[in-house]
Amino acid sequence: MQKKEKQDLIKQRFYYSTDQIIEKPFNWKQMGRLMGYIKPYSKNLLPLSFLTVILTTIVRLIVPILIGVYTLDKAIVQKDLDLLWVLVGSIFGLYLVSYVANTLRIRWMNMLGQNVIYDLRKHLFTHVQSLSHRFFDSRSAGSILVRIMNDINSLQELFTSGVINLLMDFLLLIGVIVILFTISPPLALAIMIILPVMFFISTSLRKKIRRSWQTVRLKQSMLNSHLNESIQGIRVTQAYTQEKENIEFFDGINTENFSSWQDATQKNAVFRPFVEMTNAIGTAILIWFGASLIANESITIGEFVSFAFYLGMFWEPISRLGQVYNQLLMGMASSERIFEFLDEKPIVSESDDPVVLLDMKGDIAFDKVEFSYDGNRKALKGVSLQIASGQTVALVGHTGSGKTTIANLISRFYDATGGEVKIDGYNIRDLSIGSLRSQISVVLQDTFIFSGTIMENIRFGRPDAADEEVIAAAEAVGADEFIKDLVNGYETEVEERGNVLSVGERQLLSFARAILADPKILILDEATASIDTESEVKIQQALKTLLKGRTAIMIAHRLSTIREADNIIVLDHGNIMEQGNHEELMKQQGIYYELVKAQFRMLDAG
Ligand SMILES: Nc1ncnc2c1ncn2[C@@H]1O[C@H](COP(=O)(O)OP(=O)(O)OP(=O)(O)O)[C@@H](O)[C@H]1O
Repeated sequence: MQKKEKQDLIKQRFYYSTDQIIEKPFNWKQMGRLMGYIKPYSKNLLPLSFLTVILTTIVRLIVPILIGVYTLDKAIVQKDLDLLWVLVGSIFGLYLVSYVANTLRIRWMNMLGQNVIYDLRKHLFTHVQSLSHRFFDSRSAGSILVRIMNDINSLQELFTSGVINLLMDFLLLIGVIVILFTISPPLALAIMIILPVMFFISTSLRKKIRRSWQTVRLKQSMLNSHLNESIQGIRVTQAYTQEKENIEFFDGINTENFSSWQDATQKNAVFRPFVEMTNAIGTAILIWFGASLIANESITIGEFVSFAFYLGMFWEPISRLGQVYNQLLMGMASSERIFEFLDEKPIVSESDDPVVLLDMKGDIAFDKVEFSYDGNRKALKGVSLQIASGQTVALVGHTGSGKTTIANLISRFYDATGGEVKIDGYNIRDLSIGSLRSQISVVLQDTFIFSGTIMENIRFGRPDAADEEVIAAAEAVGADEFIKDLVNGYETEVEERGNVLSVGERQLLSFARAILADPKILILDEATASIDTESEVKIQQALKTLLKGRTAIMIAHRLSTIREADNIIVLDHGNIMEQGNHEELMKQQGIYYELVKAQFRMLDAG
């Protein structure tokens, strides 16, 4: 295979969707909303920063006049030593004020920016936590991470320097222009000839530079995505000996990243000399035209010197304004993405006057419940069922028949699209979500382990539980044995994806977590699927303890684990087909009977 074809094939395999839109046109409404985050600081940091900005600008505008017009023309030419000393003292004093104001300006501006970023990130994270499952169904963890980190970071510069520098540059520019025209209108007009050149630099060249930096960002985010996936999937990569392809692809984006950096830095390098060149042209005009003005006594030497100082200050804000403009456009794109998340409403929302069920009994009823994830395909088609408090009910059926969906509706991770789900006789929508979920525990097949110790992981659902209670919970489900064998026992550090624990051990840990939380309703979704037959005896024992005194819903493909259930509900394509206990369903010789027979045949063949 040709090298290029191979590269194309590899590229097709690794596809990363990145947020391609990096800049957006300026939008006042969005800017206003963004500025709303500055509001809490409008009584302290904001006015203080403004004050220092105004102070430093005023000092910068006064000093050249003192040096040129007063020191040169008055004190030196007229040999007025007293005035000279006053001037030296004043200039020194002004510089001192400027030094202090500048130090404070940088400190306060940074504090303001950091505070705004802190608030924005906190707001976004808090909001994302409240969003419903549907939001997470349609987005990768990576893309959410990018918004909370990268997009907010890209606003950081805008807030820490951009917005306030904008004011400073604006003030400076207006001040300088007014002074230049006051000192000598013809000289000021002559200098303004360079403005179009300057304008060209700040728009066209800056645009090119901005585009190159955007490419750099894009390449970097691809590199990040690939790195993330490579490390997470390293075991599969090695198992399928795909390391070479992986390295080749990495090499490809790494090279692209390198070239984009090179391109951006080269373009950036052109910018400065360009500014300096226009500066030089400006100075040439100043000397040539200024000298003739001095000769015909239109201006004094002091005025000429002051003019030269102000001219130096003229280019600086112009070139920086272009930079702030770039920051603004990038900030628009980032803030649009941030606001898109913030505007996302939790689909499952608290009722206006929620009923707080403090002591739930655990009666569950479904009345002609319909549900669709995508508004199109129905996952449940009019399901009606009753589960009495303390009963153990098993949900059985082929893959995709709707078992997990029933569990999702009981926890109110989604709302039914038709019919009613009731807990203890209340419509689930009228209950406070907090009181509902705090009395339901869900144990999944893939137990999520948070980074921390085993002790902390078991304690997750009840952070105030004492160590003894945690240990008692672990003992009750038979997890104690393996935990004690670990190097640091209950204090062993574990991490998601870190493989300190086997799948079965993780499962036992999640049982301990559930029993400690002491829920009224327990949902076990394929919780025993990854446990070997030998451990299953132990797990059955653990389950007995776990299920005592609670309403339990067990979802299991392995039918041996649910024989003892009070009621077995057989689902197919979102409909209830059969229900009854094991003996009753076996007698019926329907779907359940066929499923049991099929599993026996598999076991025999195995
Ligand atoms: N988040 C989702 N978004 C869209 N469709 C979904 C989602 N989750 C499940 N579905 C669809 O809803 C239907 C029922 O899924 P459900 O997870 O309830 O099945 P299940 O019986 O639990 O299957 P399994 O035994 O494989 O876990 C399936 O057709 C599935 O493709």
